[in-house]
Amino acid sequence: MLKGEGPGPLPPLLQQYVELRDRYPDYLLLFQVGDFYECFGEDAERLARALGLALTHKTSKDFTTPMAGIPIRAFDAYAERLLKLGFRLAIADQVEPAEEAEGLVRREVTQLLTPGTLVQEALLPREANYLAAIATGDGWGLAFLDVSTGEFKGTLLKSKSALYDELFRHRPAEVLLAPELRENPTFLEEFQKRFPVMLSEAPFEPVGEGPLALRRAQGALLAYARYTQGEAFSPRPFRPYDPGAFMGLSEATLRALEVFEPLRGQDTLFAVLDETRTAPGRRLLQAWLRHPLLEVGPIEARLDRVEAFVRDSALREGVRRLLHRVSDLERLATRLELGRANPKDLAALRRTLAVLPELSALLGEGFPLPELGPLKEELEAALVEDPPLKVSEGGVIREGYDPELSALRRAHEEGVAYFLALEEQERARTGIPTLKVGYNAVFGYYLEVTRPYYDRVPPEYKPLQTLKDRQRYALPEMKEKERELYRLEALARRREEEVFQALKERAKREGEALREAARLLAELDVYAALAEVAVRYGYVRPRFGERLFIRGGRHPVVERRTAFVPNDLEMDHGLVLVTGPNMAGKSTFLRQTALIALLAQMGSFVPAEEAVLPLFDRIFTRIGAADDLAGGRSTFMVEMEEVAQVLREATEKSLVLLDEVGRGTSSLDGVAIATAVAEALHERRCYALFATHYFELTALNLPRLKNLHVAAKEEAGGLVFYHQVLPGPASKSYGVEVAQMAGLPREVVERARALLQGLLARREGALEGVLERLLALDPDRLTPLEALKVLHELRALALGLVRS
Ligand SMILES: Nc1ncnc2c1ncn2[C@@H]1O[C@H](COP(=O)(O)OP(=O)(O)OP(=O)(O)O)[C@@H](O)[C@H]1O
Repeated sequence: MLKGEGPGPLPPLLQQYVELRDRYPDYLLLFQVGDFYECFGEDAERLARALGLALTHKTSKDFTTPMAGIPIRAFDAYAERLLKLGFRLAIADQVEPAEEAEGLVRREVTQLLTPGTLVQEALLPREANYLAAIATGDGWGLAFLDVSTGEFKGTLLKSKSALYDELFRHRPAEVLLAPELRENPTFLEEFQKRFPVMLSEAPFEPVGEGPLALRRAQGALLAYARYTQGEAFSPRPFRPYDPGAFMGLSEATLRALEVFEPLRGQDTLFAVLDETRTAPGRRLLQAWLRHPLLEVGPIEARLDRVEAFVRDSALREGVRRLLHRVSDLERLATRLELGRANPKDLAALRRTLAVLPELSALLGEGFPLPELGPLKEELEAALVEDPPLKVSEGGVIREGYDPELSALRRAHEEGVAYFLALEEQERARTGIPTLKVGYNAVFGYYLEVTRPYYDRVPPEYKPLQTLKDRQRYALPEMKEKERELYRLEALARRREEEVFQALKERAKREGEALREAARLLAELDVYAALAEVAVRYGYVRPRFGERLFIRGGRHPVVERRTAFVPNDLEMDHGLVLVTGPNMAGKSTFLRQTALIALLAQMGSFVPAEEAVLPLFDRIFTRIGAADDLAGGRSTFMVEMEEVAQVLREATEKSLVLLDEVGRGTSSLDGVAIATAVAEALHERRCYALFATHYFELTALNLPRLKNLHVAAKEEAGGLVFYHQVLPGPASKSYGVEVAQMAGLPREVVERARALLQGLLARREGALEGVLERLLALDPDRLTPLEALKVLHELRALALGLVRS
């Protein structure tokens, strides 16, 4: 049914619309009518509301319905907005020229667009664009497909938290949930809070090999991709991967370290590193950041490449300049495989292939790129300099490339020449000096005579049209010539399409080599970018060893916006306690250590004067108040869950950052928890950095514990921060001073200072009481009963001490 009014049946155009629309119930059907994509009825109202468009009405003799549309030339911009707003789009195009149609123009759905299955360059983000599928069974099966590049991979995860971490690393644009998850309201609610992405449906029929949950996820991705891209769609071979083969980075860690997303609108690590010049390079850099390596061999191999570019500035600059001219071969290869490449794509391919030999010449034998010379030459011979977007516009194939096309074009030109000559010829023959040959869409070619010469019109002129002061005529042979011209035009267009099709096939045959070239170009781009960053900001090549040693380490992001004080850190398996006033730079120090480790293991130089690092299997972080208000857990609850995970899963090779654990509860519970956690971490023999305000911790007597503090000094004007990390614990917490600097009212600061002094005095008094009582004892003379009594007494004193 279509919303509308009127007694009559639906007019044929609307019937065709409803038929197509009903085939895609989850999609918004955009229906081509000439230069517009239109919606009718309820969908017109939705479209108008979503985009703020004017709603009009389509009215025929006895039926009227709401109508709204978008101009086709502005399609990309509108489509992007609609996809962001959560629409899936079905595009129904006119599939025959209106002139050739008998009756209603034929229309078909030529494209289905959803956020996770895009291949249209204009609509895609420059990042990888993943569609994900999740199924359960013998674990959590998680598979990813990037339709735009054909990348297809997946893994089986043991826990839901591992699933969330892996999803967060990839940030899919659209997710397919298996029925058992989709129909579980608790899961669904939790999932949508964490990942507010489009959820779509697909059959979860298992395909491929491996665990059932993973096969089902794979099957769903394939089914959905084939539904949206056509049955011919086939991705790259499925690649099972093991997240355990890479450094573990949880969602909390990626967030806390601001790798991809800033916490408070500042820059990210990725933004600092992204000196890539191509989209595939950018995607690869992201993939490396998401998946730092665990083995020294491959890491050193990457570092060697980066170093070569660091050492040779001319090479680096030359390569980066050439990369500017390279287009996104990876996505281009996919569009070729899907048969969706347009003339501009092939021109971009030609330009990119022309760069390859230049790059090879620069790089020498160390970095062999595929040749692809013959394809380049073919494209150069076949394509005009700047082809239009669509073959149907004509003028894509270079003159002289295809003899048949040339012959058709020649014949067409002759036909046109006949009409050009006709004017002269007929003027001479009839003696009408103002006679003209004209053309319009209704009558085609005509001869036009103005009123003063009507009497000279010869009898064989067939009248077509009478205007105020002129008449239009045709000669019988003109109609024949005209039909011939149309025929030649259609033939030439068809031939041009055939030639273009063959050219695409030719390019498609090189698919594998193109993908190989794409992969190498992306790597080259990343190496050159990392080298550029290293040179620009003064990074060094890291080395790997058991003991951690960083001299002059810096925070790569913070140093971009402030004059930064470099700091050293030396540690082994064990616990480093970092104390110091608020704002001194404890968090920054912790984070920079993790960022340096992450950079090193992805194969990058690091912001330091010297760095020797263990190979970490995982970075755990418990930093800052990452309140989970949406998830309904309190700050303290989130904190404790994260700490629990660290204690469960940290190994001797893990780097653990804990920032002020225990803060979210009463100070007594807080100290107790922090102490117990510190002891347990120490026991794990991981590499743990623990920033805290609890001085009690600095007195812990543990063999592998080391105290550091961030220096600050009280001066007349207030507290001065040096941001310098020094050995030993801090002497004082300066909480009240920082509060004062933050602008707390003077009377409140004074009151706090007085209270603090009182508390300290009481604490000292109580301590003295305990000591006195203890020293006065002679344990050898106490009866068991007396001893018990003294114990109770001491405990009461001690309780007073902790509570003060
Ligand atoms: N090494 C450094 N050189 C220069 N500025 C720094 C340095 N370290 C930190 N800062 C600056 O000092 C400010 C406070 O740093 P940070 O948040 O690390 O302090 P903190 O000790 O963890 O504070 P709190 O205990 O309140 O969380 C930051 O804004 C940062 O820009």
